[in-house]
Amino acid sequence: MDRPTRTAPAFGASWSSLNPPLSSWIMDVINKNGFTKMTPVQSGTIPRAIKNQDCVVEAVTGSGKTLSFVIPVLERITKRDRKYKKGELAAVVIAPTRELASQIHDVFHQFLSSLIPPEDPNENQASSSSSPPPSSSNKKAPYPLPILVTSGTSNPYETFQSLGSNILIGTPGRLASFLLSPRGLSIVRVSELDVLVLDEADRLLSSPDHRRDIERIMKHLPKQRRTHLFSATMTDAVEEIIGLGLRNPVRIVVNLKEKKKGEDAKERRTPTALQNTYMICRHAEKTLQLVRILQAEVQKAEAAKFVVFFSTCAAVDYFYRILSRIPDLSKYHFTSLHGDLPPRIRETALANFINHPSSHLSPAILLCTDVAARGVDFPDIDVVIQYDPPTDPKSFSHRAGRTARAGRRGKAVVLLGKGREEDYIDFLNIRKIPLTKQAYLDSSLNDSEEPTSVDPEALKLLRQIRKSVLTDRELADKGAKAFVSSLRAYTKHEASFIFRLQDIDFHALAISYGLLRLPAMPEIKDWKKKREAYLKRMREKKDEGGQEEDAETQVEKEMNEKEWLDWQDEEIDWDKFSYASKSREQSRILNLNKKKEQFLIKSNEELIEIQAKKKLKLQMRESWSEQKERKLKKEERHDKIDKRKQAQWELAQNNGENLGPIASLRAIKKQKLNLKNDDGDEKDDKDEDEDEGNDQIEWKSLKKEIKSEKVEKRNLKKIDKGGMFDDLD
Ligand SMILES: Nc1ncnc2c1ncn2[C@@H]1O[C@H](COP(=O)(O)OP(=O)(O)OP(=O)(O)O)[C@@H](O)[C@H]1O
Repeated sequence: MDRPTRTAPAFGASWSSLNPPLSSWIMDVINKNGFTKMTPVQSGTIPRAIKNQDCVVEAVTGSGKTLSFVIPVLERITKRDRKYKKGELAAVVIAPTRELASQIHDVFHQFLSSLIPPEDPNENQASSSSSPPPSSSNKKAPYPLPILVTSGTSNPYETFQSLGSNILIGTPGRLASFLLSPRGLSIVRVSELDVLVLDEADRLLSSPDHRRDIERIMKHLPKQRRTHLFSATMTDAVEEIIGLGLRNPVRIVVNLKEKKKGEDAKERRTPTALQNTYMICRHAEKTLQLVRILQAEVQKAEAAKFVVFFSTCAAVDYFYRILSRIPDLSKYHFTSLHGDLPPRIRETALANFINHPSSHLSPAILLCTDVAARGVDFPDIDVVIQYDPPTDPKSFSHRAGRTARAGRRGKAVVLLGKGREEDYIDFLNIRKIPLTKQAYLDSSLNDSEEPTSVDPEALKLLRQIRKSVLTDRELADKGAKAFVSSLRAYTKHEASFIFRLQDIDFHALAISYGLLRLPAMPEIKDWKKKREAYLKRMREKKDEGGQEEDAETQVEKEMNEKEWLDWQDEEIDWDKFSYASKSREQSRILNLNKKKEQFLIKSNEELIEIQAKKKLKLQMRESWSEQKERKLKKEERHDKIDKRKQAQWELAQNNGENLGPIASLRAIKKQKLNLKNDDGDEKDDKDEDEDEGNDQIEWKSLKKEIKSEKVEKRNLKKIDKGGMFDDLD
């Protein structure tokens, strides 16, 4: 692969073909960026969104969707007859992550700041904010800059007031609190709002928390507005769109067709400039292959920038520390990005990675979770590697789409475990995401056949990683946490018939993680027992004699297929294995001594009792599968109760009776609705239809509302436990 260049992107019409033409100050910024033509999604969306049409837009990653809504928003609000006053909201843009929101904010900022005249101490800027936006020939009056509201935004109300912003960009939770808190309600005027944009709409709507926040925001905003939804994977969310307050939306789908010699043209959901590949290897060889891909791409294709996706924050954190210590990767510059990092650090990490002057002599690698999967416009990414396939298959094309943007070429590789995981290739193909094979890389970084038994270099790498881990006990803790969290994520795969925990060889995976010992998990214990039983059966079969040789080969074959490797815990004295951090080590020693003292002063009977209690506790620990079964049964029970309650409620409705909190909540809602209508809130035919539909689904939404409040309360309690999974907001 050559270094990506801007090759033959599928560009649409020229900007000057737009009728009415864009404002000259907007064209100035477009020209400054060197965007000579519109992309197809831009030529399809901009003219419609500027007029009075709601748009639902689906186009592949990196096709220029951001400008497809930024330009219409700016055109509409700056060309309006009555100019927006300071602090009067004109447009709200919602995005699922703070990284994406911040990027959209930067684009708006770039346009609007182009209007700010150079510093002139004699000018009175305060009086100019409500003046009409200037043309490029008269850049005297700046139009208020947009404001970003996400986690980590400090003093948003003060910034909002001082800037006098008309455009608000943020993540759903923060925007909802910003707009709906008593202070927000008194400061931010929304009655004149013109446009609402949901970027990565399918992601926003598939998360119950985000959806709830968005619905709250939508209810607060005036109905007479334009609403636009954007995503690269919109089809999956079509049903979600219904009832969201869009008015006769126009659906804009930018299709890509790929035609191979002798075949009919096929539709695909990923950019044509993307070389989308998979690599099959054993779980024990995953890290080895990751290291080799990083080396091979630099060596063969002079690749300089990589993004590597893992399924959990803990895995990113661990591999960030481990990979940077592997001698073969000493010239690589690593950055980590995940939702457990504080907002400021996330911001700096992203900026550092983007601005890193990478070359094939000093390549830059971003290790991240799905926090960077959607929308983030990394410039010049050569290769995307998915160490773990995403738990949500919709994320796959978004992750791969961090490369091959705006017509540049790029490559993506997903690592798939030998065996059942290979079914993922067909699974994606059906979803119009075709993958081609990337061969296994041998020790000389050449393409080769997959080895018939585990690559011996995997064990060499295990020893190398262990050597690093032995320098600091904290690395061993992080490794165990990463391993456990990744296994838990594995059980959360939506394609659960492909990604099954029972197919994983824990020893093999532990080799890839460079663990010193296997963590104490009920799942691993069960697995070990089953493994022992299986081995025993195989040995017995072998001992039954007759065709001893055949039986032996059979055992070996099966062992090989199952990747059952000899695993040995690292032989170390765990009491003496220390933390590099002095304070941590001190407290560990303190705790250790305390435990030893307690142990010494206890009588024999007491010790026996303690051990018995411990044993009982261990026996009571459930595996995830048992927990899952219990949860399913509970859900079934709740469903039954719900159905009964719904039937009672419907009966009471018919009889005009009152029925507890749900019925009262419904009455309050109805009352609010009537009050609004009495205020002269005009409703068109479509709204009437929606109300009728809403009546039917009201039972469900009331129930959901009550449930989500309960869940929220429960989550608040859980928050301080520090989740291993990503907090995307
Ligand atoms: N008309 C254009 N000509 C050339 N480059 C463009 C044009 N419009 C946008 N770009 C560039 O293309 C890149 C991708 O744009 P953008 O981030 O809007 O893609 P997207 O479709 O939103 O992708 P994703 O689905 O991943 O969010 C950006 O770097 C942007 O500056």
